[in-house]
Amino acid sequence: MLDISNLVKSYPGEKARKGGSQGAKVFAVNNVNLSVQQGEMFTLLGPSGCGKTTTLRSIAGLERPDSGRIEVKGRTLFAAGGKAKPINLAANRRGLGMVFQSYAIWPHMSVFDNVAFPLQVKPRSERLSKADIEERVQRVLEVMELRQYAERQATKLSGGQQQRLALARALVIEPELLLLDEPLSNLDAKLRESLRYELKRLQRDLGITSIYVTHDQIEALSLSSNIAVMRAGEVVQLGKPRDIYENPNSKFVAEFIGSSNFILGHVLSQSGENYVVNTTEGQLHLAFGASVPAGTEISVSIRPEAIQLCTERPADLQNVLEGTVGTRAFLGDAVDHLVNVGKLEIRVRSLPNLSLEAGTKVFVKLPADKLALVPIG
Ligand SMILES: Nc1ncnc2c1ncn2[C@@H]1O[C@H](COP(=O)(O)OP(=O)(O)OP(=O)(O)O)[C@@H](O)[C@H]1O
Repeated sequence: MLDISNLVKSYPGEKARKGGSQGAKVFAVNNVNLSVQQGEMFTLLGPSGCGKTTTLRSIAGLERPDSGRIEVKGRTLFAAGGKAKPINLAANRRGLGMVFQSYAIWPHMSVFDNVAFPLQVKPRSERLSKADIEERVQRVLEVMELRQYAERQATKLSGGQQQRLALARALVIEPELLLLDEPLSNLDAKLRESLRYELKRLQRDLGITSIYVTHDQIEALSLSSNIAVMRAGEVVQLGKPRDIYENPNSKFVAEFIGSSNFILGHVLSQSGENYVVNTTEGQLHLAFGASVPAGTEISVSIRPEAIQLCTERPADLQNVLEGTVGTRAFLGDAVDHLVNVGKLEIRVRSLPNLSLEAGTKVFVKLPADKLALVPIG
């Protein structure tokens, strides 16, 4: 549905911006390739400054990329040119809906007028009749559960309602693609969670294709059909939320999405998907999809909630490490224990019915199918 190829967007370096000679350019987006299918909720996830917003603004037509190509349903929105004539469709001709972090609703207008406005300013040839506009606006207000507020001034809505209004205004033009830039980040935690579910429901019911920008991993994991993790202008991993969570391809991804334990070692042997890794704390057996040759220095990673914590020595001692509880933290729906194993500190997340005092001798079991191999560094 959306195809982005070799997208590059740079900004002049600091010196050049201050009027000096050209400093090193900042590559906000550095050769990004993405393909989004019809009906997907596709998320760009990454830390501040990784280029998510610049990618989204390039799709929207609010930034002019240096090079690359952007197509929606085979329609070229941007093409840098080369031998052919460059194409750069104006933002208002791209037929895209956009919702930003700041709701950007029109304060002096009623809820109804806010939603009707994008239809009223369409070019004359595409404009709907007054009755059709009325009908379309009411339908969108209904979906966003705002119908009862239609005549109210937009600023007299709560934060969550204002954000729903911003969504209604983006949806009313029935966009081919909906671009969402951190639309929930201004809301408090509770509202954010409820709107997250609402967005998911809406996206599924209406079958809208959306690109969602966020630095919030929970939002990304819970909402997305696919996630592109970005770092320094590049996509470093792309996949389904569960795949990325369970098989991060780098320490950066493992640490950015949730927390992980890392144990240094080198690959002792490999037989198909079965590995034996010699680590600082003894041998670990694991199953891993990608091929890593024997001898490679590597980190074994495991999520805190994938580890089993036992006070009795398990019968099967494969992948069992012995340690002592250092610290515990009650998190409401879970308890974290930091367990000292040799020189390592291993974080284990358990259900709240397991709560062990500091100093307790424990065994940590690392299930072979929950261990992943990630490059060092
Ligand atoms: N107009 C600009 N002029 C110069 N540099 C810019 C400009 N806009 C963005 N950048 C730089 O490009 C890089 C990517 O910025 P971008 O806003 O795309 O990141 P982001 O991942 O969306 O971050 P955030 O989550 O903080 O919004 C950053 O280093 C940023 O400082």
